[in-house]
Amino acid sequence: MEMPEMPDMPETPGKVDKAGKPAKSAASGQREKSAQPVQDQAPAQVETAVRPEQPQSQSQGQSQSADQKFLAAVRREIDWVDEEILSLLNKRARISKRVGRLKAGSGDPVFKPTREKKLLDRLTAMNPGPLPNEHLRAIYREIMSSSRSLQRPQKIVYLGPEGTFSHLAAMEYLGHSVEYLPKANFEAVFAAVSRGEAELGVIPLENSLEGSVGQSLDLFHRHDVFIQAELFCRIRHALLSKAMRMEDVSVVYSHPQPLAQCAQWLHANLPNAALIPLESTAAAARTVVDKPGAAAVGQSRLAEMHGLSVLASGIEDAPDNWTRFCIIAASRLADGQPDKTSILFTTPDKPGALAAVLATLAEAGINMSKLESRPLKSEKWKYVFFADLECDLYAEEHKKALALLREKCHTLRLLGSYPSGPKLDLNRE
Ligand SMILES: C=C(O[C@@H]1C=C(C(=O)O)C=C[C@H]1O)C(=O)O
Repeated sequence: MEMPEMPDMPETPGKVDKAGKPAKSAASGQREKSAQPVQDQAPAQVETAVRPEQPQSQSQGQSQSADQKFLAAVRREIDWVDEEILSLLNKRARISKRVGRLKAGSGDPVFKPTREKKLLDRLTAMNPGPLPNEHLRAIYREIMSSSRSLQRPQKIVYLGPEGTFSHLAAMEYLGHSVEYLPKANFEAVFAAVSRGEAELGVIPLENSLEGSVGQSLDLFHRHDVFIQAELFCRIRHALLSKAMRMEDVSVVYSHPQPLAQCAQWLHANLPNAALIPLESTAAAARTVVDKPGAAAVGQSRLAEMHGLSVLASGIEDAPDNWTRFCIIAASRLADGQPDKTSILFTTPDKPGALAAVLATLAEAGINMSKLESRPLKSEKWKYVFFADLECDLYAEEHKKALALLREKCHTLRLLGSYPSGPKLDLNRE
């Protein structure tokens, strides 16, 4: 077994001056051998460079060339900053690989969503701007994506084909440096994760307008997988087609959920079009590629992927339309301080059985943010409950409550604790 290396001492936070530049360049001393520096030293007057005043007597040509010189100086400044960033990114990557070797030695998983959330919260809290926090988070999601895959190549499964909301949500949250594998249905996503074919899977759990995705909840009952993270995505729909005008559209394809979410708009704008359900929005986009009189309802990025035009966008009937996705894995997250736990339970068949479970939670001061009953497929008119609790039910402080819950429930399965998820907008270009 490889001995874990200790982190280098110099890889500690460097001092920065008021302008945010390293007091003693952290980057210049540690440049990657392959990187060709544009300049070794910061250009004079970096960031504080002031545009020179143009004397009244200068001709237009002269002032243009002064502008050009100034622009060139500002660009040199950007080049220098990029070199610093490159060097620091590589420094971070080296440290992360070291973390990866330590994890491999201890069998620790690579993905640590509580650590990632803490890191993003810490950086956004100390961000002086003008970089907006939303940009900072997006940049860091990609940095962490690269970091995870440097530690160990990661496979993520989702309901395909490419371009489904699950795929876009996964890329938004887990970044572009991991490998994504499409699966034909939710069952295959769960199976790939529980068999260890993929490290993580992404599945939709519920929509703010249409409610729970029953199939996803049911699959938790049949597969031994755990929720490690969640995310909320704003869902907007567009009408995509090879046709250039709405008048030429006589049939609309999509998944039943988007067709339902856009029903009023479709009725008002395409009253005579036939609405045809397909297995996904991405499959609908693929279908209309060689059907000039057809359109698909889906995310506008599907237009670029399939060479379609966007005939209309924002066509969902209620604009505040969100879907909650979760990241599933074969083991539970045992790290940090997750703030939510999902459970599946059945109750004994007697009066007050469900009330006793709820009372146990209430007495332990645990807030329940969701409770849903699903038919227990093995026995008709029997139900299994899916609940979200706002606590880490595995924590020592809830040991007594957990023991009591086990007593009150007929069966109880903990589906994992995880950090409460971010709200992401899939429509960022
Ligand atoms: C670096 C680590 O591994 C992963 C990558 C992270 C990062 O790049 O900051 C953070 C958490 C993990 O998902 C870690 O566990 O600290």
